[in-house]
Amino acid sequence: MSMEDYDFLFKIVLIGNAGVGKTCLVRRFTQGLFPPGQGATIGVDFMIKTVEINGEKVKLQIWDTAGQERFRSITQSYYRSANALILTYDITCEESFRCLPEWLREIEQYASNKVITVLVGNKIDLAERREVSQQRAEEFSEAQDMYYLETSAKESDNVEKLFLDLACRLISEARQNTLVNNVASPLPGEGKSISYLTCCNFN
Ligand SMILES: Nc1nc2c(ncn2[C@@H]2O[C@H](COP(=O)(O)OP(=O)(O)OP(=O)(O)O)[C@@H](O)[C@H]2O)c(=O)[nH]1
Repeated sequence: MSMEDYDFLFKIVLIGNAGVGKTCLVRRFTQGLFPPGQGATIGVDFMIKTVEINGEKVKLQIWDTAGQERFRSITQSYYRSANALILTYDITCEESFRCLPEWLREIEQYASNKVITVLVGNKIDLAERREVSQQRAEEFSEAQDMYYLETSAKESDNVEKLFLDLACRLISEARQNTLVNNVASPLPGEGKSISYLTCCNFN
């Protein structure tokens, strides 16, 4: 695929506490696998995946940031040009949920005010260890005007839905011309193309 061979290019950045499963979500979506013994992300990593939505090629540049505090100054610099942020916590880890207001302050400070933020509660395959109820998370996301979705990178639950619904949402925002106008230039490393025909199903 040549560099121009897409209709939309969006930059999506995953943020959230260390160990909540950001890398696993990205790997599941871009490579279809759940990596065993995933080490902590150092700084920032990225992958590209091109998807087809209603006949249009959408290139998603997905940036996976380190959750550890010591990388915060590096990861913050990636917020500004993000079209969307996936703020992730772990439903089995109360602490990762309690840190969300802190992450929202980071977003307010460093991201564009046009950014679309999705709240993701990951690891729903560990239902017996759940510490944060769905209702509590929904109330929080509603109050903050964010979409909310629960996922399992391990079982592949809602992972495609997360990225594809987000892509649909970004297309519709782009059409209304309300997007940040500084999507990063294309980078090598295409993922596989997949088709997705239904759209925008967050609610
Ligand atoms: N059961 C279960 N475990 C998961 C899931 N997603 C991630 N994990 C596990 O959680 C641990 C952390 O996953 P990572 O993807 O490395 O977490 P991260 O948020 O990228 O962590 P940092 O890179 O340190 O910010 C790993 O042991 C994963 O195997 C999931 O959906 N279910």
